[in-house]
Amino acid sequence: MGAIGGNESVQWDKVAGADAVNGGGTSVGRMDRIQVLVRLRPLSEKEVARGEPAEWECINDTTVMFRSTFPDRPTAPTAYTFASVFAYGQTSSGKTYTMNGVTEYTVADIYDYINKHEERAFVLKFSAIEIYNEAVRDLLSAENTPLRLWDDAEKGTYVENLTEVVLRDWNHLKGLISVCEAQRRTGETFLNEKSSRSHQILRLTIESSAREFLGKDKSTTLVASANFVDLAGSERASQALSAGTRLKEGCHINRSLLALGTVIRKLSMGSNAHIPYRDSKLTRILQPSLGGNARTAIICTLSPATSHIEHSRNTLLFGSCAKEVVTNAQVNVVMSDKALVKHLQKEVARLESELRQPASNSSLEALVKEKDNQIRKMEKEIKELKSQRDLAQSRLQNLLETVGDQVKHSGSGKRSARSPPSIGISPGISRDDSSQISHDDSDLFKDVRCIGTSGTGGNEQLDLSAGESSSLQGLNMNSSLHGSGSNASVNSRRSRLLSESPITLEQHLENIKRPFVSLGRDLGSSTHNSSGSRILGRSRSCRSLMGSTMFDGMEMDDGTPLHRSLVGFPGRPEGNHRRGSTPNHDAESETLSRAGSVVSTKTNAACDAEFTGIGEFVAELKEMAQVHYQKQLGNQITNGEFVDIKNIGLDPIADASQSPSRWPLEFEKKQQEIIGLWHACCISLVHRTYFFLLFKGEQADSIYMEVELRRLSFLRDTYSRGNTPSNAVVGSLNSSPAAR
Ligand SMILES: Nc1ncnc2c1ncn2[C@@H]1O[C@H](COP(=O)(O)OP(=O)(O)OP(=O)(O)O)[C@@H](O)[C@H]1O
Repeated sequence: MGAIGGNESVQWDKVAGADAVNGGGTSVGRMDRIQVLVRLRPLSEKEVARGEPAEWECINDTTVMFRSTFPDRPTAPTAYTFASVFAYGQTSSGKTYTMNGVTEYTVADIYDYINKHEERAFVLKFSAIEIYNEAVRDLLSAENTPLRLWDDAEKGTYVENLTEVVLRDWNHLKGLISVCEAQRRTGETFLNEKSSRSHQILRLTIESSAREFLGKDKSTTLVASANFVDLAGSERASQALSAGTRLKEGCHINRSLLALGTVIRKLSMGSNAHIPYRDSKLTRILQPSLGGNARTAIICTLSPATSHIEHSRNTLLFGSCAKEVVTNAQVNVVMSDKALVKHLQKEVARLESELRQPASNSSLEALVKEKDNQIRKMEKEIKELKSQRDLAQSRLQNLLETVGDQVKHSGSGKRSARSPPSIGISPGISRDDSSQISHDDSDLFKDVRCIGTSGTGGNEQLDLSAGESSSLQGLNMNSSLHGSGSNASVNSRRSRLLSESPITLEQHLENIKRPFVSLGRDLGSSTHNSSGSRILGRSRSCRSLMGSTMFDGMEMDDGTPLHRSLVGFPGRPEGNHRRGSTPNHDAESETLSRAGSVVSTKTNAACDAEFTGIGEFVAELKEMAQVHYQKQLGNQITNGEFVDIKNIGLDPIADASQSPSRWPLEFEKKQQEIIGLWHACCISLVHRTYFFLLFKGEQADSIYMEVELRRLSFLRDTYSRGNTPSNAVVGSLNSSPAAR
């Protein structure tokens, strides 16, 4: 029997008349087992005539007892308990007899209910089919054409073009049932004079609506169907003595009943295994009644006769199995279009209101916020990484270009009067050095000289300018002096750089960047006192990386690299080293004062930014030199192959502040003591950052050249980023091979 239920079950239960179609007020939308009922008919006249005893007896409302008259036959089980209704049976067991009565009583009850509930409007529709030899036929139609079955997502399996008659009254239904009886295929068999040769399904569809809402927006209709199924009975050909058409009919009947039995058995096991509904038309049509939206009762009919013991036993086993099958009856609601629209609008409003309530969705919102923050953070990181990657690639490209230029220069055979950089060479850098450079380069040195000659420390300025030129020319000199060997070395380095992944370089830069950023902050906080005057060297980190207070007074240090030959330079006029600085503050720029004072004026922020850049550069150089050097000498290298000037126990800068003319000598002496045969080169960066690279043998030359290339690349980057380096730096940029 069909039933009704669903999400609105509670609501619909309250609607007057809903229980009428629910089967008398039973709960809906719940799991139900198939109800099983046993009907034991009395012995027929034929059976009595044959002298057959009654083997079965109903001993109470729920138990059928087997009283075997054959002591040698197995007796177990002898009792079957049913709490429920059972409907199934062999041929001639009384199914049709039973179903006729059930149909009549059910319809009578329905009409009785309708009469008692005038507040609801009912519409009853009736249809009837038979399944004969696996063909579906409309019992209300005169045509004998088999009907097709279709599957629909909402309706389930349905019969195409099936006649459905709207009932006028009870008598109308009676007349239609009579038509069906007349149309149904029956035939005489040995066991039944009027044996049903087909499965018959009578369907009564009941629709009800509350009269007060009829034609209004709120109008809804409840729908239920009652299927009255009179199955053809299983039969043994030997017993039924069937042949020909009857035999064929019997085969189809047994096959479809077997399919039904299989479905029931699988459903009763409760597993999620495949249920073979499609094995027969009977199970396809009965699918909702067996395992879906339905409440089902099966009546098992038995003949008590001895000759049907096995059949009866099988019928009871079938019933035992069927009562384990669970169905889920729900209310079937058909809504008018208007009611449906209104219902959906209400649902939308409810959902919107839920979304607006912060309390109920607080955890969700928090989660969304957290995710948003994570996304923003990751986007920022990606942006930073991309920018670092671009910077690294740019530097790499610059370096490669510069190396290429350098190779070109070395290939041209241009020689410089400058000696290969080494500690022991004569430190004097004469004006002849500048004579070795090109015309373009001479423009650069005009700028540098302009700075140097305008102050009292002209010699020093000149020397340092020459140092700058030397360091620039050193690129060529190294190549020239090393000849093809140097070219090979440069090419080797270039190959190495080319093979180095930009990602690796990027990661490397990221790793070395962090500590310098923090140092830069330290610097920012320590470079200004309360009066705004600059105080350099307060922070140890500043001192070690940015130079010391001594360089505050070195007018030529900004952007003017100290050539390592300066290590051996006998000294500079003392007054030039420790001249009181006269800051010429400008928030945005930095200038070199012709008056001989270092004018390095920046806002803290600007200083920080540039310092960070320098810090990166220094760290990069250190790393590069160290890696390179280790590659060259492998395990022979211990600590100290690359040392900060502080790390060798000498602070020539600080010493120079005491006695500037002494510090290179002191350094050399110290270097001899500590380093022994190691060579060293002194690298000057913009803004008083000095450190020393100590190398051994010929490697010192090539590494020094590479370091210089890096330095020039750095300066150019600084310039291109819009920072304003010193004039000397600008000059060096304009004249550097890379810039050209
Ligand atoms: N409860 C009963 N009391 C008296 N007679 C009954 C009862 N049930 C069935 N009979 C009789 O038994 C005979 C067979 O009944 P029925 O035709 O309903 O069997 P069936 O199971 O439908 O058989 P089939 O499967 O061959 O159609 C009929 O003559 C019927 O009148």
